[in-house]
Amino acid sequence: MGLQMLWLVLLASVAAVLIAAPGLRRTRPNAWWCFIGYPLTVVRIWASWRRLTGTTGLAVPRRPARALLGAVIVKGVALRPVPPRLGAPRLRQGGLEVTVRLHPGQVPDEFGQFALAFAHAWRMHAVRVVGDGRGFVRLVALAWDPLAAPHVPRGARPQLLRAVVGRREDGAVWAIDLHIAPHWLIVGATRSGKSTLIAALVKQLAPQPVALFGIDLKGGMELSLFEARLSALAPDRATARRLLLELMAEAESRMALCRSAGVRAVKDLPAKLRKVPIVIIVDEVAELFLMATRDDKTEVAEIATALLRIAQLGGALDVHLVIAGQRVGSDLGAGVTALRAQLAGRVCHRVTDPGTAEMALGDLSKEALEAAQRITLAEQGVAVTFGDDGQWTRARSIHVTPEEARRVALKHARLAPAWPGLLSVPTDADDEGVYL
Ligand SMILES: Nc1ncnc2c1ncn2[C@@H]1O[C@H](COP(=O)(O)OP(=O)(O)OP(=O)(O)O)[C@@H](O)[C@H]1O
Repeated sequence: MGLQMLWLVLLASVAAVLIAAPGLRRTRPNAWWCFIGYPLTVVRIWASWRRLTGTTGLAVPRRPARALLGAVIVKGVALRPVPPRLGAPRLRQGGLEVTVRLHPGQVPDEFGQFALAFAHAWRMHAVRVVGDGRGFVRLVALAWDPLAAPHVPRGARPQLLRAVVGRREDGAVWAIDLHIAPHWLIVGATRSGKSTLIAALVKQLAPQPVALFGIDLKGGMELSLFEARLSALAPDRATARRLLLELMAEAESRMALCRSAGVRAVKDLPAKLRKVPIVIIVDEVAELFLMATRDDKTEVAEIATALLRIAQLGGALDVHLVIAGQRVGSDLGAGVTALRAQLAGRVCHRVTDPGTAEMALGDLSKEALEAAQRITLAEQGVAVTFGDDGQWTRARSIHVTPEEARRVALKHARLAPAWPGLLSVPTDADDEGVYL
């Protein structure tokens, strides 16, 4: 009787879990994955491994395909080929990973071509093959599309000049790290998600001791959301020219300071001489380079020189550029191509003009360029970018609304260092916020 009761309770629990599972998956996907999805997938992986590696040819026969039988050579397909040894699947947020030991003669690429077969067999959204140790591959399986609704993980420790702006396709966070790539180029057609990405970037930089400058030649429409946190905002080309010349002078004075202190970078200066990092955000770069009259030509030349000089000097001097535009082609002039070469960080959203995608990714990876050209109209915020490992990946920024951007900027307005130049200076900057 006791045993029967136990069976009944067990069956009732299994039935309850099966009934509740779809609802739990919708409302609490992480909990569903931990308690239901992950154990089921582990069973599926173990149950399917032998067959899966057999049909894909990844299992290798222990015996050679020919053998000597008396005086006769016998050829054939060995029975029961041995699958590569599978480690224990480890739980990750929204997925799992498992290490596989390669048979002698196997390389990670052989597994890479069957990533889709693994994903189907295990009912996963995607499986990625990472060959990060000699003799092993790591299979990283994702339970759902991490780009569907990316968010910044709670409790992530903030680091100076590093902004977690979204998620990558492999489930890892997408970070714009100005220490690793000091300058960034962000391109994309209209409504592709550039401003949202900039908003995510500013949201992360706003609480940091960083001076933010905006150049927004759409009349300040986009960057004015953050005006409270900006040390200066240039809404037209004449003001942008003045600001860039001042910031170029600042970069040059930092260079002189480093030289006199005998160091190679601002970060190596003694604490009392150290300078606040500067991030200059340019929205719609094409407007800076357009020429209609002869006077424009001089202004454009000065702007192009200042941007290039800042880009060349800036990394070690903690003066960073984040340049965004819908159309960034070589037709804008030689200055743009020279500038592109200095912008190591690249982000390419959906583009309508092949020249712009080519400008952003063409010099780095043909596959990345093709992936960017496949981004559809519906995939707002999705972009192709490069990780710290130099590999390209698809990624999507978090969705920061204009109201949220304005709120964050106001909250951290006192951190905007006063800019002593010609441009608008936030009125409520107090001593605590002045770093320059
Ligand atoms: N990461 C995202 N997640 C969800 N929706 C997004 C995301 N990024 C952008 N969008 C949607 O796409 C719309 C357009 O985005 P955004 O204004 O950033 O594009 P844009 O490239 O800056 O356009 P424009 O060049 O015309 O200013 C936004 O209003 C938002 O609804």
